[in-house]
Amino acid sequence: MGDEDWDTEILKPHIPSFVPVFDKDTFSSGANGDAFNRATDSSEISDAPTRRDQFMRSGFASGRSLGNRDASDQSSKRENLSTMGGFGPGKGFGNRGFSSNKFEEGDSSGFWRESNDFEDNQTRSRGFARRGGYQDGNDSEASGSARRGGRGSFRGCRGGFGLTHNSESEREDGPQRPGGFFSSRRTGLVDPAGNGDNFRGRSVGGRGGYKGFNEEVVAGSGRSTWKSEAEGESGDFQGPKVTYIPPPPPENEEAIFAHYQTGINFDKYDTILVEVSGHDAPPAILTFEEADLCQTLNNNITKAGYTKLTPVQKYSIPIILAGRDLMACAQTGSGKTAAFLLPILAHMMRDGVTASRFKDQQEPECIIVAPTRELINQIFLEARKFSFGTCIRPVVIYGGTQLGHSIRQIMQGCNILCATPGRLMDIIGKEKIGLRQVRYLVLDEADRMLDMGFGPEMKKLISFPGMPPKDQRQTLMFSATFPEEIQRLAGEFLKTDYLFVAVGQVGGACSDVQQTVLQVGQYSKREKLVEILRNIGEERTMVFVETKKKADFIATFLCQEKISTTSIHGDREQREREQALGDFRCGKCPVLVATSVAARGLDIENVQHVINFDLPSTIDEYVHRIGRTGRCGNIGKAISFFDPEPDSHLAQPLVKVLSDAQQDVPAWLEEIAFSTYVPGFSGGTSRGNVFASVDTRKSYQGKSSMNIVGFSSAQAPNPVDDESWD
Ligand SMILES: Nc1ncnc2c1ncn2[C@@H]1O[C@H](COP(=O)(O)OP(=O)(O)OP(=O)(O)O)[C@@H](O)[C@H]1O
Repeated sequence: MGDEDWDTEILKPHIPSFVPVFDKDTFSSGANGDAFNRATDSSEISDAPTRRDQFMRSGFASGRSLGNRDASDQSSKRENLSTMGGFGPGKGFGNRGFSSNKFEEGDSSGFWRESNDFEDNQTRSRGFARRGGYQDGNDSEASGSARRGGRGSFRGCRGGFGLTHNSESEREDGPQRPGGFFSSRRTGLVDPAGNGDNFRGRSVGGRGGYKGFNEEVVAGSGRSTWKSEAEGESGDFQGPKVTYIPPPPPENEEAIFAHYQTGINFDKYDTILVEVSGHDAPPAILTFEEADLCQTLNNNITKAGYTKLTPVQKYSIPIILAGRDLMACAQTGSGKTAAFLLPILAHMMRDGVTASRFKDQQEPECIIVAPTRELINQIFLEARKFSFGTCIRPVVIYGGTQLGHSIRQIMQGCNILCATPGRLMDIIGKEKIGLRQVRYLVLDEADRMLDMGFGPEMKKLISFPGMPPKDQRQTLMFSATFPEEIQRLAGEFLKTDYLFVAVGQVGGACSDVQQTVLQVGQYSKREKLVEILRNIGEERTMVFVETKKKADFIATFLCQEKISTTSIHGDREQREREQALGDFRCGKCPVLVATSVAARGLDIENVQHVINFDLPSTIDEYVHRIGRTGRCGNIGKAISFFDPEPDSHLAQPLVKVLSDAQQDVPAWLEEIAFSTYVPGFSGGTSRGNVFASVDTRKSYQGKSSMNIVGFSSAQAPNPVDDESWD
């Protein structure tokens, strides 16, 4: 559900929405008579066979015959979770979270009812903001600075979410902030209640917000909302300065090389089909020894616990070592980070790259960009691990931290610069780094880095004075998803003879994740969530929601239900984000409620469950989210709440993702997919987010101009030159 809907749901005089919906249809898997009956509606019957034929031919059906299906039977198979429990009358969060004049006790569904018929957007924003944050009762009193900041973080369970902007869905870090511009700025208003607080938007610290277990809330987020971080932190924007300095990374060897075990399915990677397309691809390697890396790198690989290459590593390492540009697509958690770091480090070692602090301007040989702060930090830690004992110095810089700190880190010597786009452009603009020596440009989560959010920033980067043109640098792109239109955009960054490696189905979900889709109406979601979490117990679980305010709200709600929960989203200060992640990683808070800011790349040990409380708007995002579990051969489980109203556009791609990953497809989901079937659909959503099954160049180039080879990664043959595309 988009943020817009969420606001509407809460704030508009929309009485029917508040009628408790407790019949079985709303939250059972497959029992939704509505969805099923739609297809048997007389008007649908006439064209049903044709459409069904098309649907089946399109490959989206899971293999069962729609005609023979017994919906209730199918649903009961999938529905093994009790619908008992949860909370009844009087336990509605609304009563506690919104007890002042705007909200009243919810109905028996636990949802809240609106008491005012109308309120303009500003008032709405303020209404949330002034309630400020929830602080768990175990926490010490919020700091004075928090209160000074007007964020309203106070002790007790008044709860709720203090975000001041509305109609803004969660976006990730970086330059797409314009989405929050107006909503945030207008909140620089005085509290009508006369308490003297300034109701400030995210950009000036007016976040309010939930305070998780033992989390410290500090004043002055200083995160620029409406400009890029670069602008915000370079002085144009008169918000509070960002003072957060992240803790230094661990120094001791044991911590640097700490890793989790590969799972029982690690060896199954060998059976995955790999396609390499493009001319003259070097042969894959089967072992680390074949990569012929230097001794220090080999030692580090051993200390990291790597004994065997994953498929994406088998193919990418020789390609990068051969100096070729690469676009690589492989399932989540399958080792893409090492696939680019190891060969880059090998080249740098070969070239005798060493860091020097005696320079006015640092000139990194490698720049790695990723869409979120936590992800780039994780990549940095991997780079630090593999470069251990060498003279190569990786540095990480990202928004939400003190700019001076980033500059100091760089000035101590920088060979591999790991950066989020906003901070990178800021530092480049300040001439703290020069781009002349860049030999490797890596876009991790490349489809995200090239989409409308970050694409313009990336274009600026490659056209920045001093940046070597594409034929004088190596450009490497990695992701688990590569929509066709993004592949086309990527051409601008890559040499024309780049190679494309596809491990398994491009855009496919990791097959080690057991996926379950439950049909749950919006008013039943919280109850279902609590029920599932109680069954799960202490196992680490990520709960994804669609908006920042909902993340706060659900985290608060779960804390009230005595489920240790923390949250991460773009409106939390960086310090809080890192603490939340730390608490989740170490198991102190086994539940992390997150927006899509945590959907990509994060590699957290032992995440056994992902719950999509809200489904994302695109199927690619779904694939990334559920990929937080089931990593590196381990098994994971993903449960998604499918609410037919906002999610029907996802039915088709969801059926495809499920069936491609050999998962059960609920009958009701097939039915919805069938009833919303779009002829010619190739696996994406109606919003233009389309799976690519292969390298998209095949659509544009003649058979003879491109080579492709498909094989299982264990065989690893040399690419066959005259293999045709089709
Ligand atoms: N060859 C290997 N042997 C053992 N462990 C490995 C190997 N390669 C990677 N790993 C580990 O697997 C985990 C997942 O790797 P990584 O984060 O690089 O996956 P990814 O493909 O980038 O995932 P995502 O698509 O979610 O970003 C990491 O903990 C990493 O250290």
